[in-house]
Amino acid sequence: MAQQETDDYDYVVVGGGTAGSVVASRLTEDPSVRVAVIEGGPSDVDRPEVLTLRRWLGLLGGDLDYDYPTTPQPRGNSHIRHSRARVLGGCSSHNTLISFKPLPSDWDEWAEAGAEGWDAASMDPYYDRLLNNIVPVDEKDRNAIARDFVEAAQEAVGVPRVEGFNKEPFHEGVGFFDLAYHPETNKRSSASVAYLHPFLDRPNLHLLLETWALRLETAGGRATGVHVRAEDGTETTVTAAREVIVCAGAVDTPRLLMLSGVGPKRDLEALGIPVVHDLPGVGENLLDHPESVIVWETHGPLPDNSAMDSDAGLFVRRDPAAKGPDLMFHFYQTPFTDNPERLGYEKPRYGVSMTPNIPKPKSRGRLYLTSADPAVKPALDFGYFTDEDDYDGRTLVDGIRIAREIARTEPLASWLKREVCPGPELTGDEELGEYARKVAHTVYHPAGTCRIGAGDDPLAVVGPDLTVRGLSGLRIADASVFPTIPAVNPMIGVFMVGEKCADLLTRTTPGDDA
Ligand SMILES: Cc1cc2nc3c(=O)[nH]c(=O)nc-3n(C[C@H](O)[C@H](O)[C@H](O)COP(=O)(O)OP(=O)(O)OC[C@H]3O[C@@H](n4cnc5c(N)ncnc54)[C@H](O)[C@@H]3O)c2cc1C
Repeated sequence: MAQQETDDYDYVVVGGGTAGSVVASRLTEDPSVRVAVIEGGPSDVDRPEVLTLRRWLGLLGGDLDYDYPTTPQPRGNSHIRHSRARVLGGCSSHNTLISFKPLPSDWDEWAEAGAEGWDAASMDPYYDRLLNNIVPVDEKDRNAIARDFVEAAQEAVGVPRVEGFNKEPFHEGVGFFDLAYHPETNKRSSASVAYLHPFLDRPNLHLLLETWALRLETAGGRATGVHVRAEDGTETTVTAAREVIVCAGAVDTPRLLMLSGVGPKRDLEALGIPVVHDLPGVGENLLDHPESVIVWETHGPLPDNSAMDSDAGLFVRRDPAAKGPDLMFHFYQTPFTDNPERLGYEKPRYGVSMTPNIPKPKSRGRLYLTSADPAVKPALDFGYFTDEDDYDGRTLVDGIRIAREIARTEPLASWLKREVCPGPELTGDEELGEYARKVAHTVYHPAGTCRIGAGDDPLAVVGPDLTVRGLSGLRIADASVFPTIPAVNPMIGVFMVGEKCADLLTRTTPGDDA
């Protein structure tokens, strides 16, 4: 296999995904700074199946999806597959682009966890910098049944109607989401569309597509580059004169670190991976937002207009002492029975779903390697529903009950013919809990596996400046650095991590006295 050294770059960004696109775009604003982006997937330019938001579901499980399984989940659903996009823009190129600025309580929780400088007041300006077109679901995309869900939820739960969830912090409310899209064409305003497409002609921005980072190169405790394999099998070392920034996401960032010998010493030794730096927190603190599902058959077909078939949602605060919402729902204009079907439920021809979701789950998991072979997928043990007092499971049961109240309320009630799953005969806490956990799915929010923390936190992987502890020339910027998961959908938080990382890098650029 051919081996060669490439030109020197100032920065090498691993992963042209959500955060990586932001970092690369911002760094190359300075024409004297040379940046290489190592991206495992192809370009999304001129690919309507990627760029059209409403086609998102068609991408899951296909050739642009790394498709990670989970380990068996004794108290949950062992069949969950975690989609991770293999394309420029990363998961922002195949997700639903629901856009929530994390709530002030989410950022303040980070600061309390040791992420100094990541409190709400410090993070706010990064939201204002975002280049994405973030707009409420357009009037023409507001389906009649989703409108009636919003009205019924207001009435049944007594929460306010919200128009523009990002206008001000909220504890509860129902309404249409803000999305990062262009309503006139349904085109994504993904990380690649907003941060890379307008700048592809920058001579200092070098995208290495269909190129896989096999390991980080280090010398004397400093990251010097990235060893990569191109589509044709050629192996190369891409060197970084200043820094390597790993933006491979919450699954592939800890995976790459561990394959490079950076991680829990004992685990690495057991797999025969030479230890470069013992960092026990790599892969720990695996977080997600699990949700369950309740499905109704409708009397007939629904109107077809929509932005992406899950355009509205509800936030509830059951515990008045909670700092933010403690129960969330997506409303799907489709019968989402993939998981219930495994338990014997049928899929109605026409239907809708409500999906109770846990904004602040208490269960924690762990990601680890089972082999030193970089081709072997890592093990993802989310530990779903393993928290001691079953807070997570109980939250879903509360959610099913609230969803039923909404379904009984007009103007939604008259659309619905019958509850298909779990079915009206299931009413007890225990049986609802069992159902809710067994059909639980993910909304694909893995995070936390290389968390930010203070210097005395033994499981912190990066410090508040995103540098990897104990090594120099190496930072991480993606969903893996989240110390805790925001109560809302996390993508905008990831964009803001990218913006803050770029800011930290440019502020420390030699010769820049900002
Ligand atoms: C189906 C789906 C729907 C979602 N919906 C929403 C939503 O509506 N709203 C919301 O807030 N969040 C949503 N999310 C979550 C959100 O998209 C993610 O949290 C976020 O995009 C993660 O960004 P990231 O930068 O951490 O990783 P990614 O965007 O996944 O970027 C990682 C990039 O690194 C590349 N890569 C990985 N390993 C390597 C390697 N070794 N070598 C080279 N390249 C590599 C990948 O190809 C990818 O491009 C959804 C996620 C999915 C999958």
